[in-house]
Amino acid sequence: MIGIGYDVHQFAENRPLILGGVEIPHSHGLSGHSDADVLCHAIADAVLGAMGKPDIGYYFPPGEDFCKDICSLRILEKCRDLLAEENLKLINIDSTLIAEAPKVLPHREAMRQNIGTALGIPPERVGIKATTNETMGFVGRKEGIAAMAVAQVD
Ligand SMILES: Nc1ccn([C@@H]2O[C@H](COP(=O)(O)O)[C@@H](O)[C@H]2O)c(=O)n1
Ligand SMILES: C[C@@]1(CO)OP(=O)(O)OP(=O)(O)OC[C@H]1O
Repeated sequence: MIGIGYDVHQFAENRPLILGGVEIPHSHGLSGHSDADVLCHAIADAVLGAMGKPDIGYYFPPGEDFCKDICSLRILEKCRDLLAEENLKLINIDSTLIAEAPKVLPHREAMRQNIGTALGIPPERVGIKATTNETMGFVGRKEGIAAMAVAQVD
């Protein structure tokens, strides 16, 4: 079974930029009720989708106190628990970050490590790619970052 996930968060001042559980030095972070880790959110929805489960907001409702500033790696750990409950195996995930800035590829290995550990799969099975939006649209105007992901579950 496969699943797809997509998420977007807006840039904000005075917020850390957390992607794949890695704090990346940048002038702006992302706004959100959680730590706004757009990559982990897209991956969580892909894994949940592959399991035929409801989306991230079902398990981590926006606005709930327990979700305030939550580290989104905890969300991936919840996905790992759900996989175990259903006796399902996560084969791999692949993802793309769409961001005009900053460059994220220098942080790829650290992100793969964090995400793999949280999901219980080797980092080699965590695909992370990045692209700019060639200055077009909200990403191109540096208003935010988008992420998309797919997951395969057996
Ligand atoms: N936020 C980003 C965007 C891109 N990269 C890397 O740069 C390459 C070229 O991106 P283009 O959008 O100009 O094609 C891309 O393949 C990534 O390796 C990045 O690290 N961070
Ligand atoms: C995890 C949650 C919890 O509020 O994070 P948010 O920062 O609100 O991010 P979003 O991707 O808009 O929705 C997912 C939410 O469930």
